[in-house]
Amino acid sequence: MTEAIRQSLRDSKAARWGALGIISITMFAGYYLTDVMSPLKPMLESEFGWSSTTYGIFTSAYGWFNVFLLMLIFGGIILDRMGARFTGLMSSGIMVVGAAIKFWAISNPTLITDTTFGIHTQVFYASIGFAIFAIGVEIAGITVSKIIVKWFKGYEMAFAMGMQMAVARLGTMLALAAPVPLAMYFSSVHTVVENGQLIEKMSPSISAPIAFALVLLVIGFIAFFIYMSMDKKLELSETDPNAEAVKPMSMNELWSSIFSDLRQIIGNKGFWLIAILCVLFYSSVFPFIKYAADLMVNKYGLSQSTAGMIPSLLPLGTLFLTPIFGGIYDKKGKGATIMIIGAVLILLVHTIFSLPILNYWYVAVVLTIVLGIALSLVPSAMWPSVPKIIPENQLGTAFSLIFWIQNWGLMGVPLLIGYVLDKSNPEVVIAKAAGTEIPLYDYTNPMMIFAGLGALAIFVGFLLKREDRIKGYGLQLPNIQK
Ligand SMILES: N[C@@H](Cc1c[nH]cn1)C(=O)NCC(=O)O
Repeated sequence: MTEAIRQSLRDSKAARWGALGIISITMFAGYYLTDVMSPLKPMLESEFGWSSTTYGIFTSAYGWFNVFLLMLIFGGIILDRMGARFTGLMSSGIMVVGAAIKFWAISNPTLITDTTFGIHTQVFYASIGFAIFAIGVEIAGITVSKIIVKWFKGYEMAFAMGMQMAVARLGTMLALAAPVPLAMYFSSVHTVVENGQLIEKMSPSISAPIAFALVLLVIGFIAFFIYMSMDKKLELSETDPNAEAVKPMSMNELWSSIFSDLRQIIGNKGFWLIAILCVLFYSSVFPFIKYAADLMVNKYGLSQSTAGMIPSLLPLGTLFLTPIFGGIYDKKGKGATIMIIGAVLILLVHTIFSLPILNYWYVAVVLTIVLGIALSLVPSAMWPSVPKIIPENQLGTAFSLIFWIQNWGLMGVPLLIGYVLDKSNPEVVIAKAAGTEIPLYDYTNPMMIFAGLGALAIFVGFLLKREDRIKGYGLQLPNIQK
């Protein structure tokens, strides 16, 4: 069979989009669990007595194992050596285990009164579960990116990445809109003592939205099994029957190839600029999502039950826009410019959020929609740009290093915001301790931190554009090869 007439399974549009559809289910479930606690922040405070700092600790757990135990980097190395089938199955299994631990902690009221390592035992175990889950969802993220490159290189790659992200963002949207109604629907009546009297109180079921996440994650795990058979078929269709079998590596060769990959990647300036832009940009969006519902209650006067609705508009816009911007990048190029425009929008939105004026819900709606545009622009150009800077056989490692750097921000920024929120609002902390009526949080300082991250992202975006001009990565060029 000659090179010219050999057909790969990826040449079939139905096959590559079918594969994408299946792996998107896994990511949808993962993104739902990632943000499911955001709209529940006020409930966690009123039902379990969490503070903003406690919530910040729990949220920062996302990065604990990925950052300190280097789990993400190991994930990338495993992906480049063991392949997408093994790594995808492993990561979706880890997601299920982490979510199960988190569910157990949140649904176990006996944990509320104790402390472990100086923190609330419930928070401790919920955080451990979330940290384990985060290993899975992050490694699944890089696996899916590499799978898309494998199926779509030379085709509509940015559009495909945008479509996968759109489905994942549906998970984020559901996570912002559904938890409070779900928790209220599964409310139950408890007898509690208040002011020396026994009273019956309706308590929302905070664990119900997490149970739902667990079901979704098990479905995602099963979906990955289905993908595995497609991946096998793809490889078979691309295997040259006349090619010699690849000799397995010795342990020494394996380690030296890992270190040589790492050396080449971290010696690449373009890699660093993308990674820094990534941590700055995502730290001003994902940690913001964790506080967005609470911001709506405290700044815009929304009720707890409706507060998640406005933030859920953020991923809604991205569903359509990420594939559209990805399509523009595929056909017209301008990847670096697209990322800079996204960073400018971040700065604009967070600056307006930080102003102690314009506290009208419709202003929050407009700002959230603009933030959604930014969250469409940057990822649609950022992820398809990585294969232009890094060769395919090092992509798993490169994506994992970028996500590892990003995870420092996803871990540190929510913790910082929770701390700054408590420090800037001592009257709230005092009222909670005294059991008196809790005043509203002032979100000015946290929002200025998010705006500052946006400003830095613009600067790094320009540096990346300059580096692209010097090195000729082709970030401003179209992805589709005519
Ligand atoms: N590393 C992930 C982080 C994340 C947060 N929520 C779910 N995943 C990431 O950056 N993914 C790319 C994206 O744009 O969602």
